[in-house]
Amino acid sequence: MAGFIVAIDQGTTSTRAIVFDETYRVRGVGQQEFQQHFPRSGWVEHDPEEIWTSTVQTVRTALAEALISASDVAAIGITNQRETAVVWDRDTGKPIHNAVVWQDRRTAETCRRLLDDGLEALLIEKTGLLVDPYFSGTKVAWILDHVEGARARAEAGRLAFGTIDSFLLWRLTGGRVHACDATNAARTQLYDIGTGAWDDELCRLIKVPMAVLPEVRDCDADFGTTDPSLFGAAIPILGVAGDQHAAVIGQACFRPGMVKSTYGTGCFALINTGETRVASRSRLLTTLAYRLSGKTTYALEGSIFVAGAAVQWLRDGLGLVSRADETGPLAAEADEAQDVVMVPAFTGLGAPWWDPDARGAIFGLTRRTGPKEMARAALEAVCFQTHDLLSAMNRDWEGGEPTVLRVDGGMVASDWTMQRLADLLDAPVDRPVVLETTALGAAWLAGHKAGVWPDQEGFAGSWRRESRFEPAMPAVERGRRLTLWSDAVRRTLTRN
Ligand SMILES: Nc1ncnc2c1ncn2[C@@H]1O[C@H](COP(=O)(O)OP(=O)(O)O)[C@@H](O)[C@H]1O
Ligand SMILES: O=P(O)(O)OC[C@H](O)CO
Repeated sequence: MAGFIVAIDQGTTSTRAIVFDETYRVRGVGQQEFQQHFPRSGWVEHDPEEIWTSTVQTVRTALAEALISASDVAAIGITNQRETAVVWDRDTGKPIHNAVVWQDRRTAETCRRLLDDGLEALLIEKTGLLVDPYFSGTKVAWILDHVEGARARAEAGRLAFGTIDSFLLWRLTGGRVHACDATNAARTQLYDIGTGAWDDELCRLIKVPMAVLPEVRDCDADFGTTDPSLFGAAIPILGVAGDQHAAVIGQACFRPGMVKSTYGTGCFALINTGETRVASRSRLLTTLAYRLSGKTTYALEGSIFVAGAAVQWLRDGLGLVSRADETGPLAAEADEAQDVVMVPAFTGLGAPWWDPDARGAIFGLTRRTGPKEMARAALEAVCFQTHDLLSAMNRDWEGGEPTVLRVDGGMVASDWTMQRLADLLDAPVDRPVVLETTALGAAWLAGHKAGVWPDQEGFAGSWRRESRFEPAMPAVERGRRLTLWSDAVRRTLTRN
């Protein structure tokens, strides 16, 4: 029976493949972490071959765990870490450089030049994005300028660029499809979110030849079929969305004003603004929520570069814990009298500060500070940053204050963090039953297109809450902590 849907969730730290049945139940999971490369301060790279191998292996594992074969799968949906740029040779399919990851700051100087040339307003107007190394365009230009002969080969049409969705589509279809979806295109700074097309002026300014660009399709388009040699049968690929957009779908945030926040390596909060393209006054990004059957739904987004990455640093960098889930219980035992505040600007600060040169700082250390206070500071930093994002969103969005935040991603497994989040936001936080929301969103795109899953309304009706965290912190304490945080950020910024 071909009623199963496979979601491929290619994240920053791991690749997951999940088999869902017709009732959205998870029947099989494959997951593999892969290596993070930090060649210099502020640089982050991935090996695209490792991403590819982990994708094939996790799909095979998920199928085996679900006790099904490829011919039982109605469709695949792909979701991915966004902005990360890969350039490959169209003839060999081989990448010409490691993937330059979204967190990578190597193009900060290029961005400064774009700002000095007075191009910020034009770039915001067309793309909805601010000028920052976060986005793919300047990363692609960097690769073309630093790999010998690459620019000439790109101009001659011999190289292809893609965000991770695009690279996986190319490989999965055996080099037959060079495409991406509109949400991924919207994160390159080369794509006009008003016209819904690549923009030649942007490509000229950022120095990316249009010959390298993929074709842009709807999130629920036909993206071809997998090469039968990979999984034993050809499987249609019927859905693609950047991971944060897939999470908007998976959280069923289909109505304007609904907000979700995803806590993985970074944290990304998106509010659905419907057909209205809201221009931010608070340095948030205007982006697509999704594009379904030719119809664009917009969103405002706040992006934080370090969320779970701070937990990973406690584990792998400092060795304070051996597992991520030890941080919450540790934080719960921290000395309340110590005001230790961490600004985890390991790779600069994102929204609403946009300071690529800032680096992390810890304030309030004393001789009594230990692992407990450090764990609390790392987890609390994520909550403080979400507070800043949602405050900015409330200023920008005139459709009324969102009352509840829907959360997902690896970090929301931590009850302590979710309670502290509700406390600092002074608003309830809802954690859904299905925590694999991103994968579920990609699966819905594919499942609906394949005719196996219901429409938006039917799907939204199946969203279930697992827990609600209600705010409980006294207002005075909340205010005091928020002041400590804003003071710490002010002292960390390089652009005061
Ligand atoms: N119980 C936990 N408490 C705190 N952080 C956690 C917990 N479980 C996972 N994490 C963090 O969540 C992140 C993984 O989330 P995930 O959504 O898989 O991220 P990504 O898609 O970016 O790879 C890691 O950075 C990890 O440190
Ligand atoms: O891999 P995640 O879940 O941290 O998400 C990465 C984002 O898409 C980057 O913009």
